Amino acid sequence: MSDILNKILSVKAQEVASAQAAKPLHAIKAEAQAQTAPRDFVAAIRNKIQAGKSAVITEIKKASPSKGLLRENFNPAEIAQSYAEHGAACLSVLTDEQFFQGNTEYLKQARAACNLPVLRKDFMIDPYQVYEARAMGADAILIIVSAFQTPSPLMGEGRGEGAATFNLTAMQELEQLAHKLSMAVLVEVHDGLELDAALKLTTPLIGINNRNLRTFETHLETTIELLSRIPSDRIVVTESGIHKPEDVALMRNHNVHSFLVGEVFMRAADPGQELARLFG
Ligand SMILES: O=P(O)(O)OC[C@@H](O)[C@@H](O)c1c[nH]c2ccccc12
Repeated sequence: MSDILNKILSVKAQEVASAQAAKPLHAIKAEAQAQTAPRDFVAAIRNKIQAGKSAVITEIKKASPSKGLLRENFNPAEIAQSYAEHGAACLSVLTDEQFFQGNTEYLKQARAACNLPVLRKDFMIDPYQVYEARAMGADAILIIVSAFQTPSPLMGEGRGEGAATFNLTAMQELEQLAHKLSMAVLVEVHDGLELDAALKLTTPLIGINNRNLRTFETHLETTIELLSRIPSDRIVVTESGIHKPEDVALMRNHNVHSFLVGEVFMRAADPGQELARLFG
């Protein structure tokens, strides 16, 4: 139970409880419904791909549990503008405070500074957070399948083939609510069992995280290995560990044209210029 993801999830459950105590569900619902219509996250990705380009979801992330502080001079509005100028398809903004030094305000600032659709990057476990996402202006949410693993009574901590099951009903509830609020859903997987569960959702956006959220080890082969199992009507988004033009070429040679990239951009003096350099 001591892996990083489990730690994050237990803190998250407490955060949701206290957020809901401070602002009840009916109040956050009203805020979500008062927002103007979301920007079309899926269309932004499709348009880039149809134009023969890479569709890059550029991330705004101040720190991470594995790497610590990534960027000293952290100005979300400036970063968002720079990404938009240099051809990003969408933004991803971390809102988790405890582990990623994210903030709701960062998402609002970034979104106000450009016209790109914005993903709320957080650990979604409860419908309350979906309303919260829309209330802060988000256009898309992330559903991380491994966060919905139900512990098998037959297994210890590890996970062998066939051992894991996932709370599909809970994932579907979040997806349906996001869609009801006109937001897109990026569903994230790291292995074949998670992929089987993800494919039971209806969203076209399948993220393959090259990083294991339990150990934080990152291997680009994770994407390549799962590709053949994904039907052609879904859009594969390769996530994490993309650092070099060769990494981009590897993915594009395997017909993967959508990317979620954070760290290399955060470490660059000008994140947008780094985007142009990496994908140019
Ligand atoms: O910084 P990187 O290695 O380019 O990765 C970006 C993104 O994929 C990563 O931040 C991420 C992917 N899935 C997540 C889930 C939670 C938090 C973070 C993530």
